[in-house]
Amino acid sequence: MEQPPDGRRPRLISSLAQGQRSCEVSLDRELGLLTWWDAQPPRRNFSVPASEIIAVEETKIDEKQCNSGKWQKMEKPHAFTVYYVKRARNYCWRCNEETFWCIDEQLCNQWINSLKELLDLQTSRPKHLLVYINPYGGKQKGKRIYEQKVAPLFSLASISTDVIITEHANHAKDNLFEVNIEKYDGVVCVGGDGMVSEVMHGLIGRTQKDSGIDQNNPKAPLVQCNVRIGIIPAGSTDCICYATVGINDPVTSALHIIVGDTLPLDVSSVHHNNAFLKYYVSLLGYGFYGDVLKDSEKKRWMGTIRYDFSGFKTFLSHHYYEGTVSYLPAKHTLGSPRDKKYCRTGCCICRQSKQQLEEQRKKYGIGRDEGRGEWKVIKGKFLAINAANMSCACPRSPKGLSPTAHLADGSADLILVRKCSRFDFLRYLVRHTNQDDQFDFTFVEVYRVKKFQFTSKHLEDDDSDVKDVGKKHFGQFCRDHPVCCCNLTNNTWNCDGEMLNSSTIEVRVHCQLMKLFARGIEEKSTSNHSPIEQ
Ligand SMILES: Nc1ncnc2c1ncn2[C@@H]1O[C@H](COP(=O)(O)OP(=O)(O)OP(=O)(O)O)[C@@H](O)[C@H]1O
Ligand SMILES: CCCCCCCCCCCCC/C=C/[C@@H](O)[C@H](CO)NC(=O)CCCCC
Ligand SMILES: [Ca+2]
Repeated sequence: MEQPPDGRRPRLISSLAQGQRSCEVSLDRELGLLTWWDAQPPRRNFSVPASEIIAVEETKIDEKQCNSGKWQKMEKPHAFTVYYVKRARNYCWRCNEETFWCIDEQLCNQWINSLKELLDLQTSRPKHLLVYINPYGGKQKGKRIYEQKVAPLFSLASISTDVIITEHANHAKDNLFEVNIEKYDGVVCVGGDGMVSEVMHGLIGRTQKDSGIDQNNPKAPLVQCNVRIGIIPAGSTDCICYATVGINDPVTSALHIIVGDTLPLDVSSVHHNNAFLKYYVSLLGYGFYGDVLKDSEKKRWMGTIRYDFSGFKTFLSHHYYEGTVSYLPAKHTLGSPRDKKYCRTGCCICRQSKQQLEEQRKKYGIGRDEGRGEWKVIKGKFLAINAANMSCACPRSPKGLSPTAHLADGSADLILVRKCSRFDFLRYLVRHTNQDDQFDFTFVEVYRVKKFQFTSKHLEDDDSDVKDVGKKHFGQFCRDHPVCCCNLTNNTWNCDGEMLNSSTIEVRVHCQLMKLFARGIEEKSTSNHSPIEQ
């Protein structure tokens, strides 16, 4: 054992073997770094931080392994295996393993114990999880995905679980109001965005109820929910997972849960006439995305291609909607929707924006801080009104609806697509799938906002409450529209893939209201193949 002169914890260094190859292995307990390198050329050098070690286990060596090469002449070797995160392509993580052999049993135990001690220091890792599986989400493979890909990893990492297979919609949400949540270090949902939404409503709703906060009050200061949510993607879009991890891969998500990653996330609330409707974290869409959802819900039997079918049908229908959008610009954030500052792991725009909001809160007081600023009003005919709380990247659109939207900056990107020709709308949609700028059109506008409202033209005259809010902020508006030819039957918002049937709504972004077991999308340079070969 190497004893550092300055009183730091000693470094464990041993000559071990990896099968037939001799290697040097070092554990720097101060830095929390496991390193090994070949004793002979080519002397490759690998290192894994303790934060990315999944487990360490004693390994039984069978006769066949033992009777080969140099081990033949020696006493029965002892071995331990280290399981750790290996980064593959496209933000994908895998569980890799490396087995180290030694002739001395005591030395082998010393290594196992030292590594286990280091793992015990990883305090943000969950030990006990509550898991909800939607057996009908996506391609209906949730149960199989969990059993075959996730449960073995949780067991390897000594995570215990209580698993509930949902029996109906809202099962998970309702259950979260009843369970003893203190027992768990997090809640995992296996399914798509709809399942994430259910679990989020259960956890946020429960937190507000326990804190005596009335969710129906659109101005209520909501209490942050500290129970982390893990998402095992098994849905049709899996946008929330894809936009927070970089990929919709169950093993990658399971590993982020195991290592105890934490990602705060903005949540927006949707109200109508002082009644709470829903929360959302990815997309709130009216017009095109609302209509796609409404049509696709009738075609769930088609599976995941229902969205392609309904997308095509809705595109052909080319409906537009007339109304008034009013919004409060997000002045607290340093970013803007058309800069190239992408939200990445440890994002400084999210950190600074949150700080700004806290300072405003201290200066003006809770409740008085958020409504400050000048409301803007836009009237028009829109093919789509999209409010993206995050990029909304997903396999269908790898950069998303708003590529530089931030996950935790207390703002959403409000995208207005005005009435245009079918051809132009198609050009706009196609840009969601390639590298071209989808905001570079005369009929597309995008604003980073803290709050917004939408009033459908047909309801402005009748809907007194929202009209009053509007009058208070902007004076009388929208009395003189021309003859409207918009679609009267559809008034559906797509709220994280769930239908909301109220065209007139008020929306407010709550900065970092909830937390995920994720770390955001890593910068490309760090997403190389680990263990890091030096
Ligand atoms: N056992 C169940 N039976 C019927 N519906 C369920 C059940 N469990 C959950 N649900 C509901 O199914 C809906 C859709 O599920 P989910 O989001 O998992 O899949 P998806 O819609 O295919 O994927 P995505 O949301 O990613 O497009 C959710 O709104 C959820 O409330
Ligand atoms: C000819 C090429 C045209 C290509 C157009 C592709 C545009 C794809 C953009 C996809 C954006 C998804 C935004 C995320 C929304 C989720 O909250 C929601 C729930 O899972 N999914 C959908 O509504 C599913 C929405 C699916 C829409 C098709
Ligand atoms: Ca945001």
